Amino acid sequence: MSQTTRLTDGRKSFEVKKYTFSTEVIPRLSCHDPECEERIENGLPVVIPDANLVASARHWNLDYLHDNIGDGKFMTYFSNSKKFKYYDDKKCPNIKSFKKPMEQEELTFDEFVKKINKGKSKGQRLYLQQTLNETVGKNIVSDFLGFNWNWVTAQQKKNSFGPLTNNMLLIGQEGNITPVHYDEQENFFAQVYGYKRFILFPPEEFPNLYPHPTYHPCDRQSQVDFDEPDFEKFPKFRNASGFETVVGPGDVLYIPIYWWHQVESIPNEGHTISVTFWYKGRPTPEKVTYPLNAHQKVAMMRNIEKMIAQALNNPDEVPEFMQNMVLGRYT
Ligand SMILES: CC1(C)c2ccccc2-c2ccc(C[C@@H](CC(=O)O)C(=O)C(=O)O)cc21
Ligand SMILES: [Zn+2]
Repeated sequence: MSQTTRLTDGRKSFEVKKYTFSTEVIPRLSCHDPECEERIENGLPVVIPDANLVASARHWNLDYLHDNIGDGKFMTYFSNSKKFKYYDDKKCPNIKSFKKPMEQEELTFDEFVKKINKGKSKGQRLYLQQTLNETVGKNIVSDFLGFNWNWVTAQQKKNSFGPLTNNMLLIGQEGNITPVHYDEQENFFAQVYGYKRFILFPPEEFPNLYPHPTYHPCDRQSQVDFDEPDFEKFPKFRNASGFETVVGPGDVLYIPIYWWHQVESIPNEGHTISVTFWYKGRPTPEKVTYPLNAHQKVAMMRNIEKMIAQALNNPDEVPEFMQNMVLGRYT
């Protein structure tokens, strides 16, 4: 195995793969600690071990979910590698050469569990990712209603987050990796079962992480393969430096909007069950204050890229247009 490093979730310690970039540990603070509130207020990541956000789901495991989740369908992703690189179906026509990095299919929970066991033999990996909705069984509904809505809703109000958009149930196999990307929503990520390694980078690291163009199916994802970085194409990746942690059962990780994150279900630690709490970002302030912060600049770059692609009305013309505008003039 390539070089490894040790990480702890505060209770257990884990041998994990060492990447080329440096990281600091994400602070683990009690929800009663003023510094914890401050970090959320300031849009900084923090691991909260005692929010009890999903304590009512502490008994969830594959068997319990299998027996109680009902006979609805669950979106499941299939990958022939450990990576589950997200892509937006609607943007596939923009990049003719784009090959889908994974397949998707709606399965009943029973089919999902059966395929997990069979998938192991065929070397195929599965990742169940489904918005929790009213089709689930009554026991799951009561566990869901038992989430610590007082705490998370107080956080939403205190920090002027927008509305809750959805809660997603995630069930991944050990070793599954969601490659580094950012989301345009605030996220309280609740770990229910098993252990996940999170590597985070602040929005300031945008220049070092080379995201795909906004019209690319893998918009918001980095082009850099952490396992084999191409330093010729992405030289600034050498400067990347982030934060990391391991979350275990009961932990909540606050992932601030626009923060990059790579998520790994720790190898040989069994499957993982997580629930996400995504909120729209804070409303844009009436009065803009300067200097603009990093995520405002990311939002600006996204708008400019979208406008140019729309104005040219042809994604193939965007690279040349951008290069003509910048190379030799702003470099
Ligand atoms: C990889 C997968 C299943 C997927 C496939 C196709 C479309 C979307 C997604 C998607 C979205 C979010 C997650 C959860 C998490 C990463 C993790 O926990 O693995 C994360 O990134 C977050 O909570 O923001 C995982 C996925
Ligand atoms: Zn994400």
